[in-house]
Amino acid sequence: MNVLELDDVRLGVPDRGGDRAILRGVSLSVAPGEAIGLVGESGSGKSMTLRTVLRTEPWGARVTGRVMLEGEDVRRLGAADLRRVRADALAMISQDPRAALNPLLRVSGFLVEGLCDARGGSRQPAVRRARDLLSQVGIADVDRCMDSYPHELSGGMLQRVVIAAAVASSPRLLLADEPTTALDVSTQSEVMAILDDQRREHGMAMVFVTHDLELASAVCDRIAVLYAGEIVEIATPEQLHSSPRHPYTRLLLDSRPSLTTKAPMLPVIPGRPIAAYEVEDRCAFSGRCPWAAPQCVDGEVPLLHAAGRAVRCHRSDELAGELAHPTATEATP
Ligand SMILES: Nc1ncnc2c1ncn2[C@@H]1O[C@H](COP(=O)(O)OP(=O)(O)OP(=O)(O)O)[C@@H](O)[C@H]1O
Repeated sequence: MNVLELDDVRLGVPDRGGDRAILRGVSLSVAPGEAIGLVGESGSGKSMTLRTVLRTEPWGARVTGRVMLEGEDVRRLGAADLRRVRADALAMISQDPRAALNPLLRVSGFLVEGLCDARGGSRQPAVRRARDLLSQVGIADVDRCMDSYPHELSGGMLQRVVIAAAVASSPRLLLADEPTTALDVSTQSEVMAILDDQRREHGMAMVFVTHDLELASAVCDRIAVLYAGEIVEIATPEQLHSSPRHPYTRLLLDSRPSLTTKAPMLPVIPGRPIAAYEVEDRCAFSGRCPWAAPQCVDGEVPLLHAAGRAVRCHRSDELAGELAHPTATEATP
């Protein structure tokens, strides 16, 4: 059984008497222990997808579709069951570790309180377990860390504490929303390595939100590309890099700066990203797509999701067959 299955998840927020679309039918499955990367431009709906799993979407949002976590539809759970699922099956790591910790509690208080809440039992074993978790995430001076308040620790140390707290209850699914974005580059790679290590050691599945396609390729088994509130392509990193199916993915890959060749100008995808609510009857990417044709109607975009219930961009075969594809400048509509 999959740990997580999203089936045609749509989310709209109230706007002037109607609904403003944010997610337009997201379908995704995550197998036990599998890591899925969720990439896409700002505003494409990556975080909102995670929020439908946690049930922390904005107040008044209307969500349809199914969000199955270990066979239970989290959208239908009552308060007590939702608390149980959040404590037991799920963990979340966000961009800003400071937001996850109580500034008035020392690290020991934060971890021990969480462990006692989740597992019950007395304080002493929880303290031992907290110390153990901190050394597992590479904290050298465990005593000092346990005694510190959040403001006394660096962002990298704090993110390690958050990872320790996240794995403490051995959840089956980790939702990681840009967990290293707020850190400097060398700390980023240390924290990412620890997260990846811990995930593998505890056999957790992960949905990893990032803007960084290379990072997603390094740590994920599959990558889902989101555009305007919809997954346009899901593939393994190898497939994605060697034969991207969706024009957006292809242009995204073409836009990466090269470390070895100096380009006079960085390639860009022409036009601007559109929001989910702006999508009309045409394919959401057609306004920016150099291969767009009149028949690119909405609903015919490629969806290669695990369930196999898929259509794919009818342009993709032609795309794959093209010897030379337009550069970003040639592509300007
Ligand atoms: N509380 C809210 N109420 C209404 N709309 C919201 C709210 N939070 C986010 N949105 C809108 O939902 C859309 C998707 O937001 P989301 O945060 O999921 O994007 P994202 O892909 O995670 O972007 P980023 O990479 O910048 O974090 C955006 O258009 C955003 O403006």
